Amino acid sequence: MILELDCGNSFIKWRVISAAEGAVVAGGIVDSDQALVAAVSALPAAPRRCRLVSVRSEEETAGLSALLAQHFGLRVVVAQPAKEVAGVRNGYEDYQRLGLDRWLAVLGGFHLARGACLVMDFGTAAKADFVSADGEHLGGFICPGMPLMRSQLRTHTRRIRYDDASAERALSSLAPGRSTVEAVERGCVHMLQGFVRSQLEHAHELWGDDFTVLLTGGDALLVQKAAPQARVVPDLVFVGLAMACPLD
Ligand SMILES: Nc1ncnc2c1ncn2[C@@H]1O[C@H](COP(=O)(O)OP(=O)(O)OP(=O)(O)O)[C@@H](O)[C@H]1O
Ligand SMILES: CC(C)(CO)[C@@H](O)C(=O)NCCC(=O)O
Ligand SMILES: [K+]
Repeated sequence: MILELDCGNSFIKWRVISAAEGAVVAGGIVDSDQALVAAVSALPAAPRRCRLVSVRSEEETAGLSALLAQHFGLRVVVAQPAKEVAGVRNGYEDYQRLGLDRWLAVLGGFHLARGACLVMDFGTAAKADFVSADGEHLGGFICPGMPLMRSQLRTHTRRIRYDDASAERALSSLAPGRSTVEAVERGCVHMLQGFVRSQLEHAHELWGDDFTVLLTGGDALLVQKAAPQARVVPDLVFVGLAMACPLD
């Protein structure tokens, strides 16, 4: 059993796959290292190996690796920046600066698309990355995602306040809002969908109709309507993680 972790800015996505077939046998989302330890402790069998990707600080990532070693005796393989993996060339001027979640989503995306692709990831941040048919990563864009847009509005205004349950209800439609919660939640989704449409336009300018669109991240479904041709691949970062960190 292999434990795989995607340590994002807000959540840790985890899953356990069987070493032989790669079948997913367990998984979840937690909001702290301690919650991860609890989730892994509750598994019927302890994983033997672990690979992870993190966009957190070196200290936080080392702390998590140490915790996994201490509790489960796991030796953790941590995804590292690279100039080239599996036929994809990192497009950043300084390859080490490209977020590893983006890099792995790009690797996974190119692997699945087998050609030019636009990879978009909707988490705490919204990200778009472009890879040409010959594996050249052309770069990408980073914007605030749904959680950040929402919290900026809440933080910097006096009269925008609502709870999570009404936020969820507000997204049953995208019609003009008739309450604050509807106006904000739907407005932010329209921002994300607009982001998606402009990325699609850019991809069309580059490649005509000859490209694949991949969507991932916790909020991918909120923008799906803006990219009807897209493949939604919730585990795209894990696809790239396996490519970047093969375990013998
Ligand atoms: N089951 C879920 N658990 C947690 N968040 C979820 C879930 N389903 C959807 N979401 C939404 O997904 C978003 C977070 O996405 P994700 O987990 O991909 O972000 P992240 O990894 O923390 O951030 P980033 O990828 O930008 O570093 C939040 O807006 C959250 O509301
Ligand atoms: C953009 C985020 C925060 C999204 O998780 C992450 O990919 C990151 O920390 N990137 C480093 C900056 C960059 O990619 O240019
Ligand atoms: K992520």
